[in-house]
Amino acid sequence: MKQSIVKIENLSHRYSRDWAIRDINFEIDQTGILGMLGSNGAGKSTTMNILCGVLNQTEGNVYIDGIDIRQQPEEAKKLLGFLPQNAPLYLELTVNEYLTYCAEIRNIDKRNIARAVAEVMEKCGLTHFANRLLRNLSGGYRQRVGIAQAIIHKPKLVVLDEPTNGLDPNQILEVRKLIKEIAEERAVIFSTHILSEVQAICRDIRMIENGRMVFADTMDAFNNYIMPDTMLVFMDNPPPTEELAAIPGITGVDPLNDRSIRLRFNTSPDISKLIITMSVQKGWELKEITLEKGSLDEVFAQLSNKTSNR
Ligand SMILES: Nc1ncnc2c1ncn2[C@@H]1O[C@H](COP(=O)(O)OP(=O)(O)OP(=O)(O)O)[C@@H](O)[C@H]1O
Repeated sequence: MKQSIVKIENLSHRYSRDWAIRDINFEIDQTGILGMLGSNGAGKSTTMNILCGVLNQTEGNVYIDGIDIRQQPEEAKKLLGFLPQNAPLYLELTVNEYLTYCAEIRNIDKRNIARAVAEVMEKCGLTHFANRLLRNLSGGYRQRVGIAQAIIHKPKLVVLDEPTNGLDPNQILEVRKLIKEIAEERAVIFSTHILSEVQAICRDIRMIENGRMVFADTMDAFNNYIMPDTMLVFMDNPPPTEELAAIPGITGVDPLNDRSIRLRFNTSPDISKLIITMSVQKGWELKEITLEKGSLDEVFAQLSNKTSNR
């Protein structure tokens, strides 16, 4: 089996008195996108900054492709590219000048710099803007430049902290497409507090809350986890509660008022189709049916409880 590109063991950090992260463990495959999800202040940036060698951890170990980042920071950093939350762009430089500068500080051989810059501009769709000042680029293109600087030295691991923050919907789609392409040949860690971002492009998910890892699995497993298990129905002529409770798969019936009822179920959400059919057959006059997916806050709360109960 190939060695993991990232291995984090019992990672904990405190800035002063309180722990910002506590006992984080995970490993990452050599390619693909891992989503790091957590609400504001959960501990994502702390974890990323330690992972990228910007911050020294209080406890625990981080290995990049088997290299301990604390023991051999220079070697480990050669293998990774980082786009921090606020990318350090020099707005008075052109795209070409800025990426050339980034190539130099990444110690790319002088003879290869022009080619590396041309290649990365091509990959990130920046060639047309080579001579444009960064200050005159849109937010989406600035973000592309931020991503370009993170991959110019062809690292095995790219860490992107909230890369789609502040972009409009079209720009978000374009940046997502670029990230997917980048992840075909390397590992990408994508940090965000927006669940739908992770659902859109990540194969695996790690969820941090209050400094602790509360979920670590595939995106498919996560989607199953947050599958809805209640629906809200609105009927002009609802049947007696017992009749609804007798439907196979319905595990609870909570009338909210004369016409609104919350139904709990333990089968697939497709049970809503059965309710619609029955309503037509039996004249319940169903007007509205809504599956109630847990909000991210609820999912966090549920997962946190699960973890602390373990
Ligand atoms: N330099 C610092 N000094 C003291 N405490 C800090 C510092 N940076 C972060 N913290 C605290 O550590 C905890 C984790 O913060 P962190 O920035 O890692 O979270 P985050 O998940 O990245 O949130 P956000 O998305 O808002 O950046 C928070 O309680 C935060 O207040």
